[in-house]
Amino acid sequence: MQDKSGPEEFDVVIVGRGPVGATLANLLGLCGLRTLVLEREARTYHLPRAVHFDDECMRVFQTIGLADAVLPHVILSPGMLFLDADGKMLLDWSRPQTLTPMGWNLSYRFHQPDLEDVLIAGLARWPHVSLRSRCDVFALDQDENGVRVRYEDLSNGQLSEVRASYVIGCDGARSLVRRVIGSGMDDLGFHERWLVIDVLLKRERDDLGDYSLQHCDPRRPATYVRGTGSRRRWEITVLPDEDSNDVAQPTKVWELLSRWITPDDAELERAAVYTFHSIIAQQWRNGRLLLAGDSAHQTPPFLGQGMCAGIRDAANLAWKLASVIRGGADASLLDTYQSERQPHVREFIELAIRLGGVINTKAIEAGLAAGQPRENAPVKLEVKKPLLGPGLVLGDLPLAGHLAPQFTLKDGSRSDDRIGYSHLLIVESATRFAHPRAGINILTSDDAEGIGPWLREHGIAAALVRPDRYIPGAARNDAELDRLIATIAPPIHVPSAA
Ligand SMILES: O=C(O)/C=C/c1cccc(O)c1
Repeated sequence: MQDKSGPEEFDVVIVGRGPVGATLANLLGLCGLRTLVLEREARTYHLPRAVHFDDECMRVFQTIGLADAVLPHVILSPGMLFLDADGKMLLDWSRPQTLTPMGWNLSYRFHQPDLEDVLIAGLARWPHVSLRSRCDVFALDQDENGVRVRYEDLSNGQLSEVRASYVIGCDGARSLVRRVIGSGMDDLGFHERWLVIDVLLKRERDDLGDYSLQHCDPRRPATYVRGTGSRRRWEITVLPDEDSNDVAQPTKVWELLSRWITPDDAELERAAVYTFHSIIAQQWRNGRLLLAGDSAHQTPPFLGQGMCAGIRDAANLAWKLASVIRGGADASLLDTYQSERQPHVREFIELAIRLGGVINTKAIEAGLAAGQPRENAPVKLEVKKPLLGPGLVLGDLPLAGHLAPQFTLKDGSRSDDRIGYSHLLIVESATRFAHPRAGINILTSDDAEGIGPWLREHGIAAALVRPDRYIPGAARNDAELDRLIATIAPPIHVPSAA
């Protein structure tokens, strides 16, 4: 709608209301930014897509006050096993069933429409955040003051425009925003067709198990993932001479599934061929336009990290947008978004490609280089989270680019809930390290029993934690602490959503 006073104005327009766009909108809502989400589709896409997220994502959902609403829709994942064509275990990627330092479990399975519904319902808490569905953005024109966003309301064909200080493209693999930015793509070399089959069990099949399975059979590599409720997924390689339409026909699908399941046990919910890509946009920002999620990067699914990367983008970007739009930080702060996130996501994609090599078995030796195979024993796989790339991180300081742990405070609450989406200084004692640049939340060893031991374990006197829970660096002395504090002008203060 446009009245005589000109187009409506927003701090941020988000194009796309998938899990990344909706998470970003919740974070911006928390930061108090006037945010409009424009989504082409009428409602949540009802079929499964992403099925796995990790502890770091759950921590972001905690930050936006939605972890309790998400929890009923997830199951814990015990991990993934890689089996050769004879069923012998090659790689064991079990996940501990205890809480990680993030304060959550390492690995969750979910049904994407359930998560999207929770995230979208969460937007109603922010009066300054609006969602407009069936609105198809067709033009973005930026000038020095903002971006003119034009869109068509597909329900009635009306054309509208709004203005925004920034536009974020969470608009997926075929992103319009990426096209307007004019970004090329870095190709990491993996492009394979896989048939993705989702079934709904008609009766219990406990024998299928809770582990995800990678069937490393060179004749026809396949993945099995246990979903929530009665949902089960298989992903099966499409052979070079096969036609994508033919392999997705029910008769062929049941033939391919026959070694695991038959129509007596389950009904097909969806079978479609997807080409899994490994690509990263070269340019994530052009002035007031930025990319997040699949518009910026796409990964083969073997690590279950595709959506996680997008949620990390949102957590990295939202506080920087708030700092620039509300806190008076220079817009160049937004350049640290790509420089920090791109190497991080690249490392995950490269590992996913190496695992794809294991699944294809052709490159099994290379894949097993992830660990030392012992005679007749599976290799234990442990996936370490990459570090943030260069940006605000002071690489010469301890813990730079690592995630900070979440502490249980002496009153039983959790540190993220106390701190909100804000900067935090963790110190042994507030008196020694109370910093003249006041306004930063401080936690000391008086607040949580874990803090003193954690500082001593890392040989540090203080650690700075950003709103996205990453540590730009830790300090061994006052001079290092001064350097750290200087990186965060102005600190952002966003209370807890919990
Ligand atoms: O880690 C898990 O439990 C599942 C990961 C996953 C999900 C979807 C497709 C895959 O190849 C792996």
